[in-house]
Amino acid sequence: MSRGLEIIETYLSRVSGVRWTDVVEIIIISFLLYNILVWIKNTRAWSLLKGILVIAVFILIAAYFEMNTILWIVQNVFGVAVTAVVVILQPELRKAVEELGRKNIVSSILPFELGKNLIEGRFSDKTIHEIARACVEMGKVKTGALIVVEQNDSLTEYERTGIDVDGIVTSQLLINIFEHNTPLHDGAVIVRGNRITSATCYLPLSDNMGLSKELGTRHRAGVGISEATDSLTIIVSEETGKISVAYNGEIERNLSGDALKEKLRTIQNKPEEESRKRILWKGRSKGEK
Ligand SMILES: Nc1ncnc2c1ncn2[C@@H]1O[C@H](COP(=O)(O)OP(=O)(O)OP(=O)(O)O)[C@@H](O)[C@H]1O
Repeated sequence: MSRGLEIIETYLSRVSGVRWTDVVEIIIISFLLYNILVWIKNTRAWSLLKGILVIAVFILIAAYFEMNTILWIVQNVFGVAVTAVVVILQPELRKAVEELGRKNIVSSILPFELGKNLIEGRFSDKTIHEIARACVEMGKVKTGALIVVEQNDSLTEYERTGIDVDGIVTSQLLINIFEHNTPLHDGAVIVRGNRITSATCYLPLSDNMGLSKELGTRHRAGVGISEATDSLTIIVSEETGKISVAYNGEIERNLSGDALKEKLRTIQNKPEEESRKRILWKGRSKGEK
């Protein structure tokens, strides 16, 4: 191993004087920078960053035209401004640090955990079963429901409009949330993986003129979020009890429980039987060691 590193280092230093630790450093910094940018994009920091860029352009113009009073003010305000940014973003920063603490980075790197995730796909069969069961039950008694299932596009900005739930998806929990005249029944529930992350979320309404006039705001909100993101949304009508699914800006109406399960399976991203076996085998042989 060390011989290999020596060879790489000699080669790199011969080429440009770069050590292998410099390469590792670049990789670490790129990783951190990427994660910070993703965090900025998913939080209020994004609008703040755009605001800061506008101010920066204004300061550059002031510097170019030597507007000394403005530059003097900027110089004196800079320290306060940094503190103000930290104060403004305090909830987001706190959440980010808490998430870092909650995430088991080591276990996500371990092949066993990776295998578990791949076997289950984006969410488990149990989650599919629970969602379908809840929707069928709610349909029978005409309880309106709006459930958004996250895929690759983050739903964090919509989550923020609701109330944190963070509970495992079960039909009982879903039915309870959408029960009439309860504090969480209004708005949408967001599902990430096997967990309900939040309830009472506000979704963007679709302005698609082609949607049937008999569809109200619940259905329009379901279609709206499917236009804005790659999520799949399930809508149970309070009027008719019928189940609909919105995906890719289109709505499919009057689905049975089985048809709904099939729709959810298409976004589950479960590996083929062959790779399943390979993962299971890998996990077992690791355990046997
Ligand atoms: N933008 C939105 N984001 C999330 N939920 C919404 C939004 N707009 C409406 N809703 C939900 O839809 C409910 C109103 O549904 P409305 O009767 O207007 O729709 P609908 O499509 O006719 O559905 P239903 O067939 O159930 O009556 C609200 O009480 C609220 O829970």
